[in-house]
Amino acid sequence: MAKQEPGDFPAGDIVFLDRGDGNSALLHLHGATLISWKCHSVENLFLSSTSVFDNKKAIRGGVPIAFPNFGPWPLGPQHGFARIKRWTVAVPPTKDAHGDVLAVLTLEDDEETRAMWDYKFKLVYTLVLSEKKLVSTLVIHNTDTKSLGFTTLLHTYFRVSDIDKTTVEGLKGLKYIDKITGGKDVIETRDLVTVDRNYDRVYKDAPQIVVISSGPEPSRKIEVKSFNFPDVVVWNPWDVKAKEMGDFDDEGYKEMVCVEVGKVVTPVTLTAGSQYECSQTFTSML
Ligand SMILES: O=P(O)(O)OC[C@H]1O[C@H](O)[C@H](O)[C@@H](O)[C@@H]1O
Repeated sequence: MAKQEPGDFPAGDIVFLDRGDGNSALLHLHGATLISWKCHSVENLFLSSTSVFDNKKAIRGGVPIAFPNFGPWPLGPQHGFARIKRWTVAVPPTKDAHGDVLAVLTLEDDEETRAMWDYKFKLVYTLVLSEKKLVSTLVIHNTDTKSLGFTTLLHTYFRVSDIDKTTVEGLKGLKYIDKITGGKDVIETRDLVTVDRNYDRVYKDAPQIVVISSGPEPSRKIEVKSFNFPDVVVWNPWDVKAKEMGDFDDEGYKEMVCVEVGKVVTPVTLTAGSQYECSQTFTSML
């Protein structure tokens, strides 16, 4: 079983946002990785049952944060260090008058990050949970006296009932890079993108809204609305790659699709003292 309940972890390792009505979100401080988002008790995120929780390896599933680099990185680990650093709770889960819950986590440079990437920075990750909705906002502050450059992405693993019946809407007409086949940009011609093999595609200049619909029992239809994340990666390892990964369920590829909003094609340059805000909002449409 995937560990997606608060009781699966020491209390000091997690942040639990709970509306008390079946809408909840669970974050692990390792990487500030969101590992569960439930709407009316239905889990919407995929987490591998073989994910390792050793506070070292990246968590396999949920929403790992790629920063300051998406993809292979000559200066450090793939997808950067944010997903494997311990984040700090700046504001613990706090309920407002409507029952909505807010929490804020932060990550700042330290000796280890500066040894890889010699910049001072602060990341502020704010989650606001309401009924059938979760807003995740990442603000990247350059706290250094020099400019810095980065790419970033929220690597969301959506849980689906049946990958064969899953569609991603909103990508038609976009150019994408197919990282599996390489080569030139391809134009997406489908209204509804389906995944039937190892997919690793970077869609460029996507609209702000994409919708993931999964198969029945339970049916899910999740709208992802992004801000300042112009690119969308669609990834599924499929059978062979799933087996090759030690921390991925062999059959898990049938129950997930990664739809990852990011700023990855063109890096951001932040001058000293400036900041970049980006966000994704999940809304359950059912
Ligand atoms: O195994 P990870 O480092 O978590 O990366 C998992 C995947 O992340 C993204 O979707 C990339 O586009 C893929 O190329 C990569 O395989």
